[in-house]
Amino acid sequence: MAYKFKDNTFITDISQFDAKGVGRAVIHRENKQGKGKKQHITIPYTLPGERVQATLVPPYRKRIVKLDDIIEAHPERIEPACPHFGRCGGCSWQHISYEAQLNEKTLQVKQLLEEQQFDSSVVQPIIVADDAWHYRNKMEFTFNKDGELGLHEKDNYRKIIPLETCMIASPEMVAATMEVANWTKEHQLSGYDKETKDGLLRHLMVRHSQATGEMMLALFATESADQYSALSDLIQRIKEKYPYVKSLLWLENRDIADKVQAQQGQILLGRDFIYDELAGYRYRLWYDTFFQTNPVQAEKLVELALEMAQPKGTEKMIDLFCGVGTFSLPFASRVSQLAGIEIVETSIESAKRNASDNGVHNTWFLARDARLGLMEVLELFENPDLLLLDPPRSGAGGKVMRRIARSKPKRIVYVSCNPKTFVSDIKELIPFDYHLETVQPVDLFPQTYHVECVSLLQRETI
Ligand SMILES: C[S@@+](CC[C@H](N)C(=O)[O-])C[C@H]1O[C@@H](n2cnc3c(N)ncnc32)[C@H](O)[C@@H]1O
Repeated sequence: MAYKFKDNTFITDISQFDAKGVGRAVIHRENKQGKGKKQHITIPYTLPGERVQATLVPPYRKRIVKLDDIIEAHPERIEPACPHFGRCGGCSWQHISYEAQLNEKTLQVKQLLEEQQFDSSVVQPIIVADDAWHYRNKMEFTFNKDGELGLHEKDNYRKIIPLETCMIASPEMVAATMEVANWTKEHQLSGYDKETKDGLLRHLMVRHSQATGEMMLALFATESADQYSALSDLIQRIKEKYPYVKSLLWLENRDIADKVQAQQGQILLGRDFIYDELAGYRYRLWYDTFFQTNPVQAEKLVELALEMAQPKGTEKMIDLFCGVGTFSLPFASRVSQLAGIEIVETSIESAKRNASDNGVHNTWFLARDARLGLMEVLELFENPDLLLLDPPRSGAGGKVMRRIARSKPKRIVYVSCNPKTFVSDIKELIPFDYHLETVQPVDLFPQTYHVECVSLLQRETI
């Protein structure tokens, strides 16, 4: 139901979530000629079933809406725990009880499958996170031009909110981050100004392995460390108070692009990597290594994938979009041969090193685009028995999915971080006689709308 409104302020009912977990509504506006016009809008921090007052803010063509008041609240609405909620760009579901977040994620997967005529009864109840807070093992904070360390403001990439806490990072990560923030302030070091391109400090990356306890602190700056005597104070403070920091890095980024990247750097303390563990395997993580950001839950993904694939030790297997080998290594010891394909060369280098560090010798890793890599591996393997794919949010795409289908693996395990692209990808398999056996949602990212799924597809004919 929609209401007529006076000026740009209106009262409306939220009908559903959009794909990013933001409440949707329909309003009626009048154009200059007094003609009624229906408009679809989204209102941040609202839930389906709520009645709210909101205001359209200029520029109106962008349909940006500010929530003024909640007239009828959803029973599962709760007080957000973090002081940065609403301003910080992360954790946009903190106002929803954890129970309701879980229900909503399962529902979202079921609805997307039903929309494409899949049987949604194959969707299992979501696997809950062991800890709905403090789960992230990596955070990237940004310095503002005054040298304050913080997080990007929601919808305003140029504005940095000075950090008080971060409730999805570990307390150790927050403590070490605050130490760096205080050190910067005390030594009056400048932050990088994105407008004038002046200033020293750009980003702080923090990685923390809960399995090994090791932490990395990487400072990204526009100049070399040599001329900054303040660094000896930082090194001393970290040594004394944070013995678990095994890697303190100074990385130079002189590029105009405001990415967390470096052209060169130096080790201030310890080594240039930290150790992490996942599913019984040890990984070396450099500052630029992609690694699952919630390893406790990611371990469950690996267990599920193994359970669904049921390897017997004789299979030829492909791990498509393999990254540093998170799935490849646990699978390799349970199949005959495994080929991993991944586009990022440094990840493939890591995957090779991780395999040899862990005594895994039946893997072959290839740095290629998925489609080309598949062609190469298929020449060698002919038909693989097993294929696992874990593509980025954009999915694998029709061409890759059809190529997979034509290679006829008996079982396909699809690990997905985006149910929308997952559904459109698996639709491609149906004409090739594949059947969707089971879909297991897993909560990897509590307090956000994101949902991960591990699914099994089986070929009906031999
Ligand atoms: C969701 S991650 C999964 C990584 C790995 N399975 C893991 O668990 O660590 C997706 C991976 O796909 C890789 N990727 C993205 N586009 C690709 C492409 N066109 N071809 C091959 N790999 C690609 C990314 O670099 C990334 O490592």
